[in-house]
Amino acid sequence: MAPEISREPLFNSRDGHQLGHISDAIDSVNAFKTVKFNDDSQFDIEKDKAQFRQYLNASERVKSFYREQHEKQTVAYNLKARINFKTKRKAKMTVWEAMEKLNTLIDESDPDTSLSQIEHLLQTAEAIRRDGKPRWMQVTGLIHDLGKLLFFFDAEGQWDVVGDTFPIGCAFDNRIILSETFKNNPDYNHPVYSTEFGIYHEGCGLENVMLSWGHDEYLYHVVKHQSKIPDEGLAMIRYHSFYPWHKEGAYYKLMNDHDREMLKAVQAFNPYDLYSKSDDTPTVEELRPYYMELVDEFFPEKIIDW
Ligand SMILES: O[C@H]1[C@H](O)[C@@H](O)[C@H](O)[C@@H](O)[C@H]1O
Ligand SMILES: [Fe+2]
Ligand SMILES: [Fe+2]
Repeated sequence: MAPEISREPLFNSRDGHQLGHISDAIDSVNAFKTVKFNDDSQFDIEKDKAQFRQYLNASERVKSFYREQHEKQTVAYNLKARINFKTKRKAKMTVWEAMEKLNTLIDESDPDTSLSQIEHLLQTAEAIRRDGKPRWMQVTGLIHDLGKLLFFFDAEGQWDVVGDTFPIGCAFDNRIILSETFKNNPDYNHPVYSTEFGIYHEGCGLENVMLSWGHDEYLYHVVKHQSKIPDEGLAMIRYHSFYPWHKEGAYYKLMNDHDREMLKAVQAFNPYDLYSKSDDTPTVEELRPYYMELVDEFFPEKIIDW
């Protein structure tokens, strides 16, 4: 059984575009699948939503990924990664070149797709576009995982690139997937980092919280000053892997008013990212012209500093 989805009031983005209910987004992704599979065999039914993100019976590859990530994401590592990011130039290339470069990465944390990254990006963007959502949201869908490029720069493995994110410097919430694997994290028993607010305080705002280092945070910093993507899109990028927050309702006490607004945007984005994974494999060459133009609209500089 799929979880109940709350019907929150309609949400308008800053430029007045309606993002709609989360449940509308899910319905629309599913409606498409039903039509698509209509003349296929009766066995080819859409993948049930409840079958996504099943970590307890995930493969050993996925489980050992999280074991390693939960042991190694510490305050000390986070600070080091942020300093590294600020002080090192990595590459200069266009968004499309970045998508092609990323294509060889197989994400070890993901139990739900075996498609390439470029295909996942196009599936996400296409689901958003099919739903008549604004162009800034389409471009956000297209690039949201491009931060995985980190893997080719100075990552220590996949554990500091992919997977869900969570705050560092305060107690690990048990709504984080496979949370029992935090026991081996050096911060787990730290006198400050193991407390509810840790190095933060109630209502401090998520922008002051160090989320585990990975593709979300990295891409957010890359596109913040180099694109015309609005705040809602930037939040979708920065927090899309923060499932304990946007899906499970953890860490709400750290939010400020701005975060409460952004939460709606992130939740509106999530179904397109997650459930489009069972859509048809997109044909990259056919879609390329449309998305190249879209990228140009939001990245006037064309060549991006990564
Ligand atoms: O395995 C996935 C994948 O790495 C996604 O890109 C990330 O956003 C998700 O949070 C994670 O669960
Ligand atoms: Fe992601
Ligand atoms: Fe994604």
